[in-house]
Amino acid sequence: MISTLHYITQETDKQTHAQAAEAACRAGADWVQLRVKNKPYEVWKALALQTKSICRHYGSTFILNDNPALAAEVGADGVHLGKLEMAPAEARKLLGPTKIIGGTANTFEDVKRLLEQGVDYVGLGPYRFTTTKDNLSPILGLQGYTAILEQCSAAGITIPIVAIGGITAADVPLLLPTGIHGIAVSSAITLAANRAAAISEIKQNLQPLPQHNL
Ligand SMILES: Cc1ncc(COP(=O)(O)OP(=O)(O)O)c(N)n1
Ligand SMILES: Cc1nc(C(=O)O)sc1CCOP(=O)(O)O
Ligand SMILES: [Mg+2]
Repeated sequence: MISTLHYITQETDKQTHAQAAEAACRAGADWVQLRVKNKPYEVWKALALQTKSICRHYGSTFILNDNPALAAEVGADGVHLGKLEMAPAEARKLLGPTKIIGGTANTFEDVKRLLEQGVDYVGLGPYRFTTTKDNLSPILGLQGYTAILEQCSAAGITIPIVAIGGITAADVPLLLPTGIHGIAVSSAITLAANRAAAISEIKQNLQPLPQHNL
């Protein structure tokens, strides 16, 4: 089951990736993606092992960004792959059928390609400008999500799509009606004064709208 809220770790001057993961799990995150950049392999591996044990303690899913071989080595629940990383079909051979594989999309063509490659979910972004990631793809905005999700619906594509990029709780009521499965968030949780309140507000806004009998 793919969570509707993916927490993406972020290092700050106050906390490591693993500490950020622990704080997010304690605050209610049931899915953590460890997103480490520009660290030596041994540091990356140590953070992955720490984050895995934190996720196991809280019963959260542990996804490693970028590195399928390290995901296999540390026993992560899955891996998230962008266009610059190993192709998902290749990662599937390495990780086997039960591990979760996610892929990044910016267009409908990306979504179709990822589907053919056997991913379990798609991260579609960016929604808006964010400083969390360098070299952003073109910003999609609400119009972009609406158009791409409409194309998916017309093509019978039902793979879970999570929106990503500068997303806050206030964006969720606008994004949900486009047909997204959920959202992936880093700053709005990592930098929140109260992470539990931030996660609770996001989860509340992710509840499906009540059906009205007309
Ligand atoms: C859920 C989710 N969606 C998209 C991304 C971005 O992955 P990628 O394009 O490989 O960029 P980096 O995160 O590696 O900088 C993601 N990590 N998670
Ligand atoms: C990791 C990532 N990928 C993106 C994409 O568009 O593919 S945007 C992004 C950053 C998400 O962090 P924040 O919630 O702080 O903006
Ligand atoms: Mg990547």
